[in-house]
Amino acid sequence: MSIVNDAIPAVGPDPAEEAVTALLTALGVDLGEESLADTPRRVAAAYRELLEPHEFTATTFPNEDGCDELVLVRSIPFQSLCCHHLLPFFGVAHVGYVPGKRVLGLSKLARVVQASARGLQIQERITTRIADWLTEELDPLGAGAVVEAQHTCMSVRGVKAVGAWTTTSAVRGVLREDPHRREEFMRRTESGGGVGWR
Ligand SMILES: Nc1nc2c(ncn2[C@@H]2O[C@H](COP(=O)(O)OP(=O)(O)OP(=O)(O)O)[C@@H](O)[C@H]2O)c(=O)[nH]1
Ligand SMILES: [Zn+2]
Repeated sequence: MSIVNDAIPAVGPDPAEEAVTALLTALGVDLGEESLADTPRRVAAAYRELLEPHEFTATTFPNEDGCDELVLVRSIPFQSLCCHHLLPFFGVAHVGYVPGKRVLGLSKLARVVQASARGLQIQERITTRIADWLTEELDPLGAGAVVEAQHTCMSVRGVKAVGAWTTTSAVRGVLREDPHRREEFMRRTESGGGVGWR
């Protein structure tokens, strides 16, 4: 008679944890040290957290007051992982739109930044995703994002350009087509080359 209960899945070793052990061992790290005993579990958990999707619902309201000026949230912090080195990059996003028929709950401008930054990324894709999401969800007159980031793959290794900031932008609708609106958006999102924590 079998004593195995088929309804309860066997809990085996975590493949991600095993892979971290294999990677560190291949790199010559001695995991026998007491302080490293739990490191594979922590590393696997940290990457799971960074790769987990950020789900949210886009709460919108009718634009009852007929607002047709730029709505902008500045300095939204984000963290991401570069798809080339799996090293973090982080910074701030400035996100805005010119409402059409509906306005968006303000916190959702920060949530779309979090959602767009998750996964293995390049900065340009995060920026484009934010502008495209706003355009698709809201059908606004215009939408745009400016992202400023520091890439640790450029600072702690390789070229070691400590303190270098990368700025990317994506604009849609009137923020792209109307030179005055575009200029206003760029001016209001400008932070002077990465001193942008304001
Ligand atoms: N366009 C873009 N490039 C990125 C981003 N993050 C990292 N990179 C770059 O991706 C490139 C990968 O190039 P490779 O030459 O294959 O990598 P590597 O040999 O490690 O290059 P170095 O970093 O120059 O040592 C590097 O130039 C990185 O700086 C990003 O968000 N956008
Ligand atoms: Zn990188």
